Amino acid sequence: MSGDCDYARDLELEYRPFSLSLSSPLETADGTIESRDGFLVRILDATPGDGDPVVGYGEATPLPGWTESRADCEAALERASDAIRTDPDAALEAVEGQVAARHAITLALADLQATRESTPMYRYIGKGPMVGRVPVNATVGDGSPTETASEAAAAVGRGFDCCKLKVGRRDLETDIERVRRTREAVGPDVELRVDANEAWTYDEATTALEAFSDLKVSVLEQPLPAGALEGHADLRRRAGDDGVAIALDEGLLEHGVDAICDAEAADVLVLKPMALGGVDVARKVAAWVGMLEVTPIVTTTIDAVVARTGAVHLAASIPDVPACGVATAELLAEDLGRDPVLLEKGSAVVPQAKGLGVEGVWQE
Ligand SMILES: O=C(O)CCC(=O)C1=CC=C[C@@H](O)[C@@H]1C(=O)O
Ligand SMILES: [Mg+2]
Repeated sequence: MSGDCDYARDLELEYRPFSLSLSSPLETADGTIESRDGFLVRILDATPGDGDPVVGYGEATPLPGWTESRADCEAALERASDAIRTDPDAALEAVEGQVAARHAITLALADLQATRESTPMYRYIGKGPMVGRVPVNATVGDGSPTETASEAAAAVGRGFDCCKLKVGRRDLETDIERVRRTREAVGPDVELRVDANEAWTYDEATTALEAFSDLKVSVLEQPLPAGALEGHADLRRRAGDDGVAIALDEGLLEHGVDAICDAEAADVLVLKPMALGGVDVARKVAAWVGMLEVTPIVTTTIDAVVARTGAVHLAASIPDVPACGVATAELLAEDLGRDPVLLEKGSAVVPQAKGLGVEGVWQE
């Protein structure tokens, strides 16, 4: 992202740690997420003769299994804070391979530059038209069939018309029962998606696929382990053109776009900017897979307000993006500052202020 900008400037990078609890732990087949521990980053541009300093915000929120460790992330940010004094490209080199740290730095640089250009971030990264809203899904963790159905119904009551249910933590019959009870509770018009986080064998996944097809599930995300490219391709063929769409999430990180498209292993790819190394990387992947007729969906890694808002801007830069998993603020008990993204009738209202539109997160 730095290549787009004139950065022969006087830049300073600072970072500080944060820890935010979830309002209740998010139970997935892959483990339980109880809190989000990361780093808030700011880059100040105080080039002499340029008026008031301009600031850009970034966030590095590592997630075990998805990104580098917290310690590696911190070490990378420290290297970047030294390197940026010489040149922003040197700062990017300093975080190479550390996806959460790279996410933070590229986001802060993009926020800075979009702010300088008085452009909302999504128009700065996508160069596209004005977008008012992006559709979003509610995220429903593991729970009993009754809990799952009532949580999904409550989300629909708050305006969501798409719910993604976490599965794969219980036995398959119970998961199918959870989806069946949820379908009964929310009615036929609400979109239901299911995310198994790699939990199933091929036989379990085919049984699930049949049941979910009857229950009008739209998307089955990562049913098999990430390595199982051929298995996912077989599931896609079984589901057929009008059946349940197969989405890869962990599989994208393991294989990359080309291998997935060559194997015809996915209808949908889940883009997590934090795990991919930045909004800029995710935006390139979205443009690329869109041309290959694979649908991109943006989700967060249950991030704080800075990264989450970046994900909303990314979604807004993707034409006709389907519902995205960026409505994850409600999973947090606390945040770094005011949320500039309002949720209204199943959509996120995209901030139209310059840059990210995030303010008040760096209290002195
Ligand atoms: O996509 C969503 O609705 C929210 C994000 C989400 O589900 C996830 C975030 C972080 C880790 C994972 O457990 C999970 C996912 O696999 O998509
Ligand atoms: Mg997933």
